[in-house]
Amino acid sequence: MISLQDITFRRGDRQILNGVNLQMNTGEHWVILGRNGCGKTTLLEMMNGYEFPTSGTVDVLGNRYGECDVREVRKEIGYISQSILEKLTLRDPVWEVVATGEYAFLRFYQEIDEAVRLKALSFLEEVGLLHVAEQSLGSLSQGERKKVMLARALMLNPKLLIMDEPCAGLDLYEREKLLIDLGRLSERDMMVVYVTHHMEEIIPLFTHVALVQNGEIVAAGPKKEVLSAEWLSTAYDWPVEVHWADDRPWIRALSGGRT
Ligand SMILES: Nc1ncnc2c1ncn2[C@@H]1O[C@H](COP(=O)(O)OP(=O)(O)OP(=O)(O)O)[C@@H](O)[C@H]1O
Repeated sequence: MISLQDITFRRGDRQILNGVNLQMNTGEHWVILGRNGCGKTTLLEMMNGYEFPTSGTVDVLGNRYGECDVREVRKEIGYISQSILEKLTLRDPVWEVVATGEYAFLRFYQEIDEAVRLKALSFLEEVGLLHVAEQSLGSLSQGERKKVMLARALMLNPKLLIMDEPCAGLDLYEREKLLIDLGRLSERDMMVVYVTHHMEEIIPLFTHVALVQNGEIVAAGPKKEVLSAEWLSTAYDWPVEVHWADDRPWIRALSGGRT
């Protein structure tokens, strides 16, 4: 489904990614973890075809970037990120924001098909937001806006859903509500790739984890193998303990880390 082979990526003098190999297969859902600036978002942008590697190959959904029409591949990819949320228009009604997902537009400048409107409403119902369909996006809470992004991303029934810190800035209640919706994605024929800084967001949906450190993959594989105290302490440069509860990892940072 996604294969990154020998990826390097330079920006000016800086080596952002270095020798990245990552194979994500059908039936797996991945979380990418690592310290600030280690290259997680850059990896997501590569999977979306928004960035191209300096060397190496990127294959997504059977297409090799550089040898295919990336815009066509993107129709099969849902992307949820703060940068996309910021591009949406806050005064637009919520249902219309969701409906734009059908065409991968950011805004409508023409009449919207009734069938598309009904589809948008059904996705809003799925995420429990039908009651705010006519309100403006700007009137919603941060958590509700993230759910609108999810409904919008699902409009095209993507084969791949990429999420960059969707729970950032959410309180515990909003986070858990969003995670419940994300958990339901297991019923869909879709791969999820998810970046976060908070390991308790690794709900049972997720099967695999990749740990990134300074632009390199230090560990990648089934989550129970990768989310060990040893690997996490290495990737975060801080001693930690991992406790599993409700099939989710909970991390305790130990005193005595580097300052
Ligand atoms: N437009 C840019 N120009 C130059 N350097 C950049 C640019 N965008 C990102 N970088 C650098 O690339 C490195 C990787 O950035 P990236 O956003 O992929 O990290 P990240 O792991 O997602 O970080 P965070 O967890 O803080 O979001 C960082 O050191 C960052 O400073």
